[in-house]
Amino acid sequence: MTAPVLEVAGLCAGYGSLTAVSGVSLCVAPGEVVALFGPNGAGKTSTLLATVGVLPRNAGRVHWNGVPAPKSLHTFTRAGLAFVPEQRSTISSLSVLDNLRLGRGTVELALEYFPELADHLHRPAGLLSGGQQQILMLARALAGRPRILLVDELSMGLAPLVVERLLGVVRRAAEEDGLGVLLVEQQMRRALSVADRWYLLSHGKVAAQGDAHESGGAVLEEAYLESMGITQSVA
Ligand SMILES: Nc1ncnc2c1ncn2[C@@H]1O[C@H](COP(=O)(O)OP(=O)(O)OP(=O)(O)O)[C@@H](O)[C@H]1O
Repeated sequence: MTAPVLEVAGLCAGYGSLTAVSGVSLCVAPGEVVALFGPNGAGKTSTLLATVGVLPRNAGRVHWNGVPAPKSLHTFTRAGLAFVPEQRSTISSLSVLDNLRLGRGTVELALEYFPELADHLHRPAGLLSGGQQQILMLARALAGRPRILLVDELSMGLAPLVVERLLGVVRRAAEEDGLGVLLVEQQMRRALSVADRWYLLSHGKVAAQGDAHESGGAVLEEAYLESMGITQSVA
């Protein structure tokens, strides 16, 4: 197996006395799309935040290309990380063009990934629809040619076709540029269609993991229901 671009081992993090992430270990290889699933409150967002250095780690380690990852988001981003958080982080008063210019890559490359943004370059980002803003965020992230992309709930509130388009571009970037992707996603079937592997989080721990192409998602669905205390009746 190719050496991982991202390796998280025994990660623990939380908020005051609340433990949200409890010994999570996972890895992502170059060119691999890895999905992180789990019920609400399972610790998915907290795992991403602690991995990128936004949420302090109480224990565990994060390695990047075989060496300890930078501890702050800013330095990690300069080293080759792109993080697209759950909340849309466009600067709404700036134009789409200026939002793209704030990124680490060129506007031209951003438009190669998402040509549809060309029609909106001079509009304030705040006037874009939710889907268009997600496209802008992803375009800006990918244009920086990151080595690893962490994305939190890309599909939140978006039309199915937009979600497919976004996930399709992420898959292409993994295949063509060797980008490693860790994707938090509630839409399991859509995410499985572009993922190579998955992890299931439950109560801050990895409850199961598997190959995205195996068993059409049945193993994941069963583990997911089990993590919520629901057992499927056998017909
Ligand atoms: N800022 C915060 N302060 C205190 N507790 C928090 C904070 N953010 C999250 N938590 C708690 O940490 C736990 C994990 O939350 P987290 O957002 O990581 O879960 P999640 O799997 O991403 O959930 P969802 O799918 O609903 O977004 C939950 O119990 C949540 O209530």
